[in-house]
Amino acid sequence: MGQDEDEDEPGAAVVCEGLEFEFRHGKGQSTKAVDGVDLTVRAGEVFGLLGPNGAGKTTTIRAITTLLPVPAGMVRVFGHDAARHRMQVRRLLGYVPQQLSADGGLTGRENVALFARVFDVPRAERAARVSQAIAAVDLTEAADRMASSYSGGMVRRLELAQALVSAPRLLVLDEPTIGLDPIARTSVWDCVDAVRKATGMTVLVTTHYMDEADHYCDRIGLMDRGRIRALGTPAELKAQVSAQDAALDNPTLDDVFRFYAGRDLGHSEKEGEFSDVRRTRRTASRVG
Ligand SMILES: Nc1ncnc2c1ncn2[C@@H]1O[C@H](COP(=O)(O)OP(=O)(O)OP(=O)(O)O)[C@@H](O)[C@H]1O
Repeated sequence: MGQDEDEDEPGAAVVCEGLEFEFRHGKGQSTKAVDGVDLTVRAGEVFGLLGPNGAGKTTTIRAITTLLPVPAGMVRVFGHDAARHRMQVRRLLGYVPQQLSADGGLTGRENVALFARVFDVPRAERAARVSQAIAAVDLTEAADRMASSYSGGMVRRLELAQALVSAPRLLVLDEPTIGLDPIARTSVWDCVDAVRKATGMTVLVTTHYMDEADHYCDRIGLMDRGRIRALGTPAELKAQVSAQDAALDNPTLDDVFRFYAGRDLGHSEKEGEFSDVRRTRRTASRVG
């Protein structure tokens, strides 16, 4: 299982090989959330992981960010095995989870400074790096206000600044625009895009918004029931689908999604309803 670390595709930011993860619920019950994912995210690209609720996207991301224990050989980040070199991997990445990661009782600047300390940004550089990260997400004017006064879009940009302050080579975003209005969604993506262009950072993102995936992702992996079902650029995926189904002339990414996942996005399976409720609550707590 697994290649040697120096055998990865040159320029690979993330390599998953036969990635599996099973949650055990006790009483002999378990859920195989990820069931053999093979995936390469190339350095410098924006890679979108799409799929219906419960497909295994967050579990895959948590394995890549070393938050779930997986055996050696299954995940490498810039050549470092996530199981054997956890701290090296952590130093290379910035992660914005689905859950709220900013503290409403601190100012925006204090929140980012906290992350700078946790991620060992050298003390002498800290203040400048915090200000840079805040400027990159267009929060300079609001930086000294309590985060509890921020709108949902501002909180999301603050969380981006927290992840960017350590100058990550890989930025991992789990549904970064969920629950935001269209203008706030665009401003989150604009910030990511600007930093990426300036630094060459790689972005791995999950989203349920097909228009965003189509517009911002260089390549997409479509996940369903723990596996990657299709992989390619948005144009390649659309072309594959129209070649396989003559009725789908000029398909959208939504059509691609339905073709591979076999059901509508976000309105499927029993997990769908619970996830939707959870998300709505998270969003409400952000803006509340
Ligand atoms: N902590 C956990 N304990 C038990 N089962 C879990 C846990 N987290 C996820 N699962 C299960 O693993 C499967 C994959 O979940 P995961 O959150 O990775 O999917 P997802 O594609 O990110 O879904 P969503 O789009 O709803 O966020 C689901 O069946 C889910 O119920």
